[in-house]
Amino acid sequence: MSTDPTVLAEAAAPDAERLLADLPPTPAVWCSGLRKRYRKQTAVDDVSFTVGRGEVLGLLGPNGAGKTSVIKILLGLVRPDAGEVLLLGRPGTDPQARARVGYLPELFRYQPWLTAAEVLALHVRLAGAAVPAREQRESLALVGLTDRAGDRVGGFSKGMQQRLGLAVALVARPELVLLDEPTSALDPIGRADVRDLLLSLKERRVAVLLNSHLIGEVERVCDRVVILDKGRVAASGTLAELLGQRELRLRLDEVSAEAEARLAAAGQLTHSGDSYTVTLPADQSATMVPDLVAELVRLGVRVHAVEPARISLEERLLDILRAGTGGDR
Ligand SMILES: Nc1ncnc2c1ncn2[C@@H]1O[C@H](COP(=O)(O)OP(=O)(O)OP(=O)(O)O)[C@@H](O)[C@H]1O
Repeated sequence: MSTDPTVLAEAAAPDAERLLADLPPTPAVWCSGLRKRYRKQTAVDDVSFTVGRGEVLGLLGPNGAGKTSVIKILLGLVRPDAGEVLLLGRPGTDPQARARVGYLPELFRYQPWLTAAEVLALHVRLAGAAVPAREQRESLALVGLTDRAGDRVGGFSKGMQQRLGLAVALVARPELVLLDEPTSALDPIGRADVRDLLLSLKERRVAVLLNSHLIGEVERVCDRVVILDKGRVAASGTLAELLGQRELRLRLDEVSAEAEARLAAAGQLTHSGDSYTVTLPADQSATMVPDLVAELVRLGVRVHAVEPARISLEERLLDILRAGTGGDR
C-alpha cells in the first residue's frame, strides 16, 4: 500500500464527497450573534436564527425593531459590529452565494429611463446568470407586468415598481429570496398574487425570508416566524408553537363554585357575566372539550354556547410585544 500523501488524499476524496453528499443540506440562512449599533441606537442586538431550505420564514416586529437592518446584514449591505452569516452554506460575502440569492429591498428606485424588460435584463447580467429572454418574459408575466414590458419604469406606479422589484428578485432562479415588505404598495389583488407566488416558491423548495407588517399574510404563508422587538428576538417558532394555545369561549349559567373550579382546572379562566373564556394548554387531548362540557352538564350548569377559537398571530404578536420589558429603543 502506498504511503504517498497525494495518493492517500486521492483515494480519500470520493469517500469525503460521499460523506458530504449524505449530510443534510446546510440551511439557506444561518446567522449567529448579529449586533449593530448606529451611534447610541442599538438596531440589532444578539440576533440568531436559521431559515431551512424551502422554508418560508416571517420576520415580524414593530417599526424600528431591526428587521431591515437584519436583512441588510445578511446580504452584506450593512456591516455588523458582531456576528456571523452563512447563506446557502457559504459566507454571506461570497459572490457564489450571493448569485443564488434574490432580494427585494424595502425602498428602491430603478433607472427611470429603462423599460421593465431592460431593468430585468440588467439584473440578470449583474447576477451573472444565463437566463434566456423567454424566461425573463415569464418573470414579468408572473408579476402581472407582461403588458408593460416595453414601458419606461419612470412612469410606473408604486405598485408596478414593487411588482417589477419582485420579478428582479426572482428572475435569476434564486435558491433563497429575501423580501423586505413585498406587498406594502400592492392592491388586494396584488397581495393575493404575491401570496400565490410565495406558495409556488415553497413548492419549488426556494427558501424565503419575508418581512411584512401584514400579519394575516405572514400567517397564511409562513412555516416559521421570528419576532423582533428593540433589536432582539422576542419569540420564534413554528406557527403551531406560537399559536398552540386555543381559547374556549362558553356562555353558561347556573355555574356552581364546583363547576367554576372545574373550568379553572382546564386552563386559565376569565369571565364576565355569563361569558367564560378558558385558555387551553397547547398539549390538550382531542376529547378535552367534550369531556369538559359533559362534566359541566353533570354539575348542573346550563350550557348555551361553546366556541373554540385559535389565537390569531396578530393577538399573539401583540401579547409578546406588550409583555416586552419596555424601556428606550
Ligand atoms: N443608516 C442608519 N443610520 C442610523 N440609524 C439607523 C440606520 N438604519 C437603521 N437605523 C435605526 O435602527 C433601528 C432599526 O431600524 P430598521 O430599519 O432595521 O427597523 P425595521 O424593523 O425594519 O422598521 P420598519 O418596520 O419601520 O421598516 C431604528 O431605530 C433606526 O432608526
